[in-house]
Amino acid sequence: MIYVVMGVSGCGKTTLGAFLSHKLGWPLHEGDDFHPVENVEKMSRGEPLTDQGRLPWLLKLHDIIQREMSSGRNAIVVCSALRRLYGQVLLFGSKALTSSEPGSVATCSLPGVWFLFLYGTYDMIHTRMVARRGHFMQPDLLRSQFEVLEPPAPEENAILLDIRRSTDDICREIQEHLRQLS
Ligand SMILES: Nc1ncnc2c1ncn2[C@@H]1O[C@H](COP(=O)(O)OP(=O)(O)O)[C@@H](O)[C@H]1O
Ligand SMILES: O=C(O)[C@H](O)[C@@H](O)[C@H](O)[C@H](O)COP(=O)(O)O
Repeated sequence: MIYVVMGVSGCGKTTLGAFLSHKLGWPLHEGDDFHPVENVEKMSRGEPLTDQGRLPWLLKLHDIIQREMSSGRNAIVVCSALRRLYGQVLLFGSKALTSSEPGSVATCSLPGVWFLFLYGTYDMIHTRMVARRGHFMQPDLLRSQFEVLEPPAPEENAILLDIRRSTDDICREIQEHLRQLS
């Protein structure tokens, strides 16, 4: 089983990913650690990434998911996966790019991979980003993150999680999800 923790910058992906990894004893792959240096520099300057800039990063994370799945391991992957297409690249790699018509992304899910979508309002997330220290991501970029975001629907193997709840509470819901699957 792979859980992909997703949502806009500042929604709590890293926090929940680390917490879940500790609770479940599953390895954590933090998306921020796999950005090419140019991407980090760009975001630090307050410039949003483009599809082109995100693609190599998403393909790296796809390789990790593939590797974990083929070795039969459980894992947690943290990745904003803002657009439907990005989620498809995480699941299917470059095949997702050739199989979709521009502007219309057919979504397919992959058994064993679940998206944990953290959602909340712009104001709540912006406040948390401003309070967060030592992170390269500029709070001003949050507007563009919301513009790009395509929230997943539950039928896309997504669990929708309200970030007004505590991390502990959100984690309990995921553990309940795991229990129901087994
Ligand atoms: N459930 C929560 N309740 C309150 N604050 C939270 C919660 N989850 C995360 N935070 C705080 O919000 C900020 C952004 O969280 P972070 O995990 O860095 O988000 P992301 O990885 O999505 O950018 C951090 O300062 C973190 O401590
Ligand atoms: O534009 C994107 O696709 C995302 O912003 C992605 O690049 C990631 O979310 C950043 O690394 C910011 O880091 P946080 O999400 O941890 O704030």
